[in-house]
Amino acid sequence: MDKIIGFIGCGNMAQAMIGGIVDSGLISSKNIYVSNPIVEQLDLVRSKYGVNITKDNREVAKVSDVLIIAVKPHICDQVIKEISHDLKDDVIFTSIAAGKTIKSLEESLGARKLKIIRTMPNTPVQVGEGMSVIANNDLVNEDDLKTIEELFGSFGRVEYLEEKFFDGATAVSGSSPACIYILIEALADSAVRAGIPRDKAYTMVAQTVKGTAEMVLETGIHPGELKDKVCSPGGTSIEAVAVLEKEGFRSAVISAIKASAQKSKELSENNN
Ligand SMILES: NC(=O)C1=CN([C@@H]2O[C@H](COP(=O)(O)OP(=O)(O)OC[C@H]3O[C@@H](n4cnc5c(N)ncnc54)[C@H](OP(=O)(O)O)[C@@H]3O)[C@@H](O)[C@H]2O)C=CC1
Ligand SMILES: O=C(O)[C@@H]1CCC=N1
Repeated sequence: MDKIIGFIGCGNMAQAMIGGIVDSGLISSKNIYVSNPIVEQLDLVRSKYGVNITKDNREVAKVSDVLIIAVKPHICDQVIKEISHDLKDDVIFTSIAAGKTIKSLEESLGARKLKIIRTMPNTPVQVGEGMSVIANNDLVNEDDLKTIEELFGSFGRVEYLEEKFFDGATAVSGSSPACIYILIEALADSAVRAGIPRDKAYTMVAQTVKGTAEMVLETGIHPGELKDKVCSPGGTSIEAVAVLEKEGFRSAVISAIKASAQKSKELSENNN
């Protein structure tokens, strides 16, 4: 792709996205620009991926065809005001900030009427297996959507979703990797308890989680039916299922995601 991609903020999520984009080969690292106040993070992405770095957000804003705001939600407004006059007229202005609505981004941009993409990716973008949900304002055209789809598609799957669903999407695909890692840790601890060496435990568990997810994506079979196929009558799996149901596993997951979506809603109310 022959576009300049800029990142404002070089934290966990920007680093994951830069890694995903560069590894995919879609964009040359010399076409990626990143700004951040702390130079250590910048040095890290330059040495790892060969991207252009600067402490000056405005420098990134001036050159970017797609500008990605990757700072914490409460900092967005001040950063947008700082760079708004430097942005190109036809920039695709993209935010990954949780809870930051398109309307509030438009307000922060003031007189600048720009194409806006609101997206919620997740950290697995770093290994090309991300999930990004996307919404846009009316100024975004078909070609822009193709650009965004290609960019975000370079490191995982892309789904367009009406913006009213973003609190749920933020919880389900943005935040839920944290829950899956806890599940992986718990399964690995159980393997260690059963005497399996820890390094082998992580491999066994992670591959099992990956394969299980692939089964859902590739077969399209309902997860309940796939679960039934694992549980031999009177066998080992149904014993595990019975304990999870008794301990309220489903209910705990549903409550966790509800709390996460609620927090996204609160961020919207406080930062917009
Ligand atoms: N982590 C995740 O899984 C996901 C995060 N997001 C969203 O991505 C955004 C970033 O999150 P995350 O990467 O986790 O957070 P981080 O804190 O890791 O990254 C934010 C980065 O922004 C930098 N920063 C702070 N102030 C400025 C400024 N004025 N100008 C430029 N850069 C600045 C920070 O530097 P310093 O450390 O020096 O303050 C830091 O490097 C958030 O809005 C979050 O909602 C979205 C999807 C998933
Ligand atoms: O925890 C957070 O707020 C960010 C947004 C989604 C994932 N991480």
